[in-house]
Amino acid sequence: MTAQTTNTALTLPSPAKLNLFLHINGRRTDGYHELQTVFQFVDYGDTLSFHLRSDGEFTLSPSLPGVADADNLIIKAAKKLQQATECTLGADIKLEKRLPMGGGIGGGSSNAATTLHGLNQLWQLGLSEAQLADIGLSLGADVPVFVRGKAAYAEGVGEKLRPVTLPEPWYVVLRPDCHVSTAEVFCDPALPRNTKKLEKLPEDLWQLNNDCQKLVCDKHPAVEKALQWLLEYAPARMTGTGSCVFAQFDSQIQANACLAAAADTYQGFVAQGINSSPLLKYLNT
Ligand SMILES: C[C@@](CO)(OP(=O)(O)O)[C@H](O)COP(=O)(O)OP(=O)(O)OC[C@H]1O[C@@H](n2ccc(N)nc2=O)[C@H](O)[C@@H]1O
Ligand SMILES: Nc1ncnc2c1ncn2[C@@H]1O[C@H](COP(=O)(O)OP(=O)(O)O)[C@@H](O)[C@H]1O
Repeated sequence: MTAQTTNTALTLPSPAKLNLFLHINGRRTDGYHELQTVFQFVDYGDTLSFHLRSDGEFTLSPSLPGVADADNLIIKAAKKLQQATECTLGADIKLEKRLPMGGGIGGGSSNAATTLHGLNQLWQLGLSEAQLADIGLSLGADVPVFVRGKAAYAEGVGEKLRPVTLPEPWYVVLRPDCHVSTAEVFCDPALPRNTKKLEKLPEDLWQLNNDCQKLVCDKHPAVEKALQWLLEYAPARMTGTGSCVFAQFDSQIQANACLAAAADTYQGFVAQGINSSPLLKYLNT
């Protein structure tokens, strides 16, 4: 991922995340779920470029298929920040989309976080990371971890974050040919919602589960099939509410060999797990 900065333009990375495990511990009265998860970033993602406008307007190019610009988390984040700070500036925003959408790898949330950081810098607002994370949370439960940019043990709805230092292995991430809606998974009566809260993270996160995985696999055979395919190679699991599944490898060579074998059947990518988001590297903080 490359990035560049001038006073009127800025290019920043927008990485994906994986949920190394995901426990659902209960449901709050507002319908949101209490969860425990570990987020790790991968060195693969989208790129966003921001060009300053003085008229307070926003453009996004290209638009995402099936997502009206007004519903795009990039534009929503830009408008939220503009309103919160009463800023009169705007931006032309370019998006290079590489991340599959709706796959549980957080592309939309990551785009929102990169937009908050990018415009904070371009407009010289001087908001703190904590202020940006607060604005981010109003856009989605996953946005704060991308704003903070540190691999984290998360609780609450995903916003109570404790940085963790994890091994940085290689992953193969496969995108089964189906769409899984996060809201639908959380509305399903069959979702297990009472996993006992962990007091302490175990050393080996593969001992833990993704509580959404069985439900999603039962409803979407394509997810089950991709998972079983990966399990022939390495420990594998679903990320978030799916549909993407990932397997862990010690080396890039092993991961590439697995992806090459998958290429006829699945779309996917190889990436390294990283504890610090590439976004942080390019910010003047
Ligand atoms: C559960 C995770 C794990 O990473 O799933 P993925 O989206 O990554 O698959 C995320 O926290 C999702 O975060 P995000 O995708 O930002 O969720 P939001 O837009 O805030 O919420 C989407 C819908 O999911 C449900 N939701 C989300 C988070 C949560 N802790 N409890 C919930 O019940 C709500 O019903 C909400 O309507
Ligand atoms: N910039 C964006 N990138 C991806 N999806 C977006 C974006 N803005 C809005 N969306 C909407 O959010 C949904 C979830 O997107 P995404 O964050 O990629 O998945 P997930 O939450 O499963 O990780 C998409 O299906 C799409 O309708």
